[in-house]
Amino acid sequence: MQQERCSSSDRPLDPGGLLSCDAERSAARLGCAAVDFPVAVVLPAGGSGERMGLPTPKQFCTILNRPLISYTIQAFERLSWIVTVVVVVATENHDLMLNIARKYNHTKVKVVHGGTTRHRSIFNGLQAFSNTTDSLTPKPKVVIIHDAVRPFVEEDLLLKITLAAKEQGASGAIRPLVSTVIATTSEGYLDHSLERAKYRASEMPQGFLYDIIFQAYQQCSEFDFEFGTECLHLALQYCGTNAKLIEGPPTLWKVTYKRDLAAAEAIIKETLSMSACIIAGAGAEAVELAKMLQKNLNMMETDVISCAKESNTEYLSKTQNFIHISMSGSNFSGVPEMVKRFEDIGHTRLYPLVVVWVQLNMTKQSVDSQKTDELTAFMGLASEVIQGNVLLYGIEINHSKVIFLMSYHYIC
Ligand SMILES: Nc1ccn([C@@H]2O[C@H](COP(=O)(O)OP(=O)(O)OP(=O)(O)O)[C@@H](O)[C@H]2O)c(=O)n1
Ligand SMILES: O=P(O)(O)OC[C@@H](O)[C@@H](O)[C@@H](O)CO
Repeated sequence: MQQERCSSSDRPLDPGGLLSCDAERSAARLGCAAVDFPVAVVLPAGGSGERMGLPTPKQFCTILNRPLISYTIQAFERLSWIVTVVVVVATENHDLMLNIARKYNHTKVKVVHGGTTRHRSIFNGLQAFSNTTDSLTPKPKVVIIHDAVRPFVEEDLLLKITLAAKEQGASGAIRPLVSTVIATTSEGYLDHSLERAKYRASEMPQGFLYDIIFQAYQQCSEFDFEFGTECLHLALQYCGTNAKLIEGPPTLWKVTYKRDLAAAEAIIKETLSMSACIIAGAGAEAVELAKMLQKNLNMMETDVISCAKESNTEYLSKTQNFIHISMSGSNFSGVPEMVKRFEDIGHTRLYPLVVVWVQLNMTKQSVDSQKTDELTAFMGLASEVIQGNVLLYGIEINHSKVIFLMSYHYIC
């Protein structure tokens, strides 16, 4: 069956590589072709998140039951041209980070211990690559440094930052200033204000030839380590390397305050709800309903695929929402098979999956007792799959009415 999908140009951000859309696919193709040298990542995650004001350091605060840092790691791990992700955490969070890496299958992650400041943590991360015989942390040509609390980073920007770092020695993402920057007197009065148009906010990701940034950190002063906040400055100050600046999207911001966590959750939820995969079972009516549904779900990016196993697997990792349309008489046996395929690709570890099972009943109404048996079986199935983070809903459409089969978690 011809795959049909809506335009993905107006798609919201794609945190952690949730969905692969056309733009992401072209970047992926470009990435694999353009990045023919080893690239690694250092994620400083050793802070305590004081400004967040929560007992848990913000990088470990959860969004949809998943730690914020896991979204950031996923945004890098999903890229085939990134070899290693070194996560720098406080010593007391070492085991927590290892557990997160295991639970969410972050296989490229290596955990090292941070320092008392961000620069010290970053330097510790960089040292994980120097003179190592460890196959997981081979020395990279380019290293990307990215705050672990910036979960929204897209492949095309990472590609630009990486290629610019390879060519120029250093590169960094920037954003226009929202507020004007002013200098104050020691008495707390205005000294002068900066011409906002001439300045930009320095964000992340930043990219460096590994040797350049490593040498810069080796020459750092204690003042730099204690009070510095800008890696690009170190490359310029100590290696004379002037970073190429690349403007990034508005979603590059760093999660710092509670409001940022709420905003991050809203973006992730929006992304999760913006796509669906409609699986049409056998039968002309099922295909017809699938196509009609796709036309009416116009705010989402939808794919209509046939029930053939090979095509489902290809699409299963693309989205979180599935609408399965089957003809009357076919019981729910397809649900466990579908959930098994989710598990096989490690899909349900990351986000709740929604499966709407639509049963087209073109035959006469089945007898009540049969209906009750079907409903009981469905509820049993729903209570089973919810253990694997799959939310199962059932809808039966027969020639006279639509029946919504309650789902397990509706009842609980
Ligand atoms: N000693 C430190 C301090 C910060 N970071 C990391 O650097 C990134 C950006 O720093 P920031 O937003 O300041 O994080 P915190 O220092 O945790 O926040 P706060 O200043 O509010 O305590 C974060 O991922 C943070 O975990 C780090 O690796 N080591
Ligand atoms: O200063 P903080 O530790 O809050 O955050 C670090 C940021 O300053 C840093 O990520 C960017 O400015 C880019 O260097």
